[in-house]
Amino acid sequence: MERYKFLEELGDGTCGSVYKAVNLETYEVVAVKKMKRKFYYWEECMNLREVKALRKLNHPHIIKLKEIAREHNELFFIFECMDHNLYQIMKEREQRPFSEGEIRSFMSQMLQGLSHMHKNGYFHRDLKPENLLVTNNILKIADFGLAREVASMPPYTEYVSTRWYRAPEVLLQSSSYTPAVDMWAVGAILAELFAISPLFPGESEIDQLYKICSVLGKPDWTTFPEAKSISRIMSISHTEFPQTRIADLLPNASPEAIDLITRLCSWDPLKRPTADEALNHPFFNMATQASYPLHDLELRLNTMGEPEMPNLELNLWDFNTKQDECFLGLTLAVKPSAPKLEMVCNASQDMSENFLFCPMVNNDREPSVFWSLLSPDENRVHAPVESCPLSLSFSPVQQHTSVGPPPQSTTGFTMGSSMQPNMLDRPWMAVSAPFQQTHYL
Ligand SMILES: Nc1ncnc2c1ncn2[C@@H]1O[C@H](COP(=O)(O)OP(=O)(O)OP(=O)(O)O)[C@@H](O)[C@H]1O
Repeated sequence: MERYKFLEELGDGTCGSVYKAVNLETYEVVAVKKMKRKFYYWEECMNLREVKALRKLNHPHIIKLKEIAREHNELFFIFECMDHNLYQIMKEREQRPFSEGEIRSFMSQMLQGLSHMHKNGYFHRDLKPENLLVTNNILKIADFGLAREVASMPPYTEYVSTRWYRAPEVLLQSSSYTPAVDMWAVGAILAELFAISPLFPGESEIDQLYKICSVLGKPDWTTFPEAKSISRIMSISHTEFPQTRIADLLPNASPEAIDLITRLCSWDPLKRPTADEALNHPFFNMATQASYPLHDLELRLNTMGEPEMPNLELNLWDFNTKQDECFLGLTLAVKPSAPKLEMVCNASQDMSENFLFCPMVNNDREPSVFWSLLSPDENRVHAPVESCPLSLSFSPVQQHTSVGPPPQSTTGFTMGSSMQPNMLDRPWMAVSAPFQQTHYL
């Protein structure tokens, strides 16, 4: 570990303390999780759930474990370093709630990571905002300390996941449960992003069940044939609950969002959508149906740059996971001075592009330009397209002084190292995508 210089503590959890550190050979900044218990043998380390799961799971929305080191019977995990966790971001946003577009982006990323995890035979069991790490709006699932293999045999021993996100079957001590416990947590986190406060903030396990009943009503107890905590069932069965609907708790959420939360937070684990089903819920297609103010979009214009050499920040993300609708949306904010909405189509030999110029609708800010990119291979993207940061460099525009996209020859993309392999593998071209334009308008 002498290769690493520890800088500051990033977090202190049950199993380990996490520090920001720099690799003195490569100058790479990493997060080092120093486990609290001692490890006397390598076999013990390699058998840890966190290690087993993370070695198998390689996905842009799952935190990357770079290295494991054991020194003086102490175990260190070296992870890619992220800037914040979602809990910290929510705390900062108490006065300025997230837009539905921002929530959709976080949720879509979380569900993509979760879908990969579940398909690879793991479930997380401790999803909570603190375990969702975020850098530049890119979200990654972390803390696989409680991850379990789906194929592992029940009965599962009781485990201590964070109470507020704990599924009812776990609270009722069911001896077998499934990846649906993660989907419950997804529902609770989705609601929390709207309210900036937890949906079910139980103060004890029984209070947790009371809090759930006061929103969902009492369950059909036959849903939990394996529940061992009969005393909890009895206690709840004999209590009357004034009911508050989810829609009343989240007045700023769309009907689609409320519907998704309601499905995810179903008493019956079998009724909860899977991660893939959730990604196909209308909540994630709303961009095609509704008009949104531009502040809903993932636009960033760094005005710190020189006027003629603007710094641009670019966001790529997918809008749908259905193969035939999947494409990348590339949003680019520049500062043309178009006074009002105007569309310019620019076609070249191998590339056709639609550029859309939109003035900011709600304020006097400068208009922006949007590109839509689509995979050239028959409009199909085979691997899931992931959100990924790109860096973009722009040369000064020669012939476009007032409005219009910079000419091809003057635009240069620098794909960052975090670019996904599926994107690097093939060329990209911009094509007309009416779907996306509807979104922006
Ligand atoms: N790769 C990382 N980059 C930046 N911060 C991180 C990273 N990994 C963890 N952290 C920070 O450290 C905190 C604790 O990390 P982690 O959840 O892995 O520890 P833990 O001991 O397993 O926690 P828990 O008590 O939730 O089980 C996280 O909430 C996060 O704020």
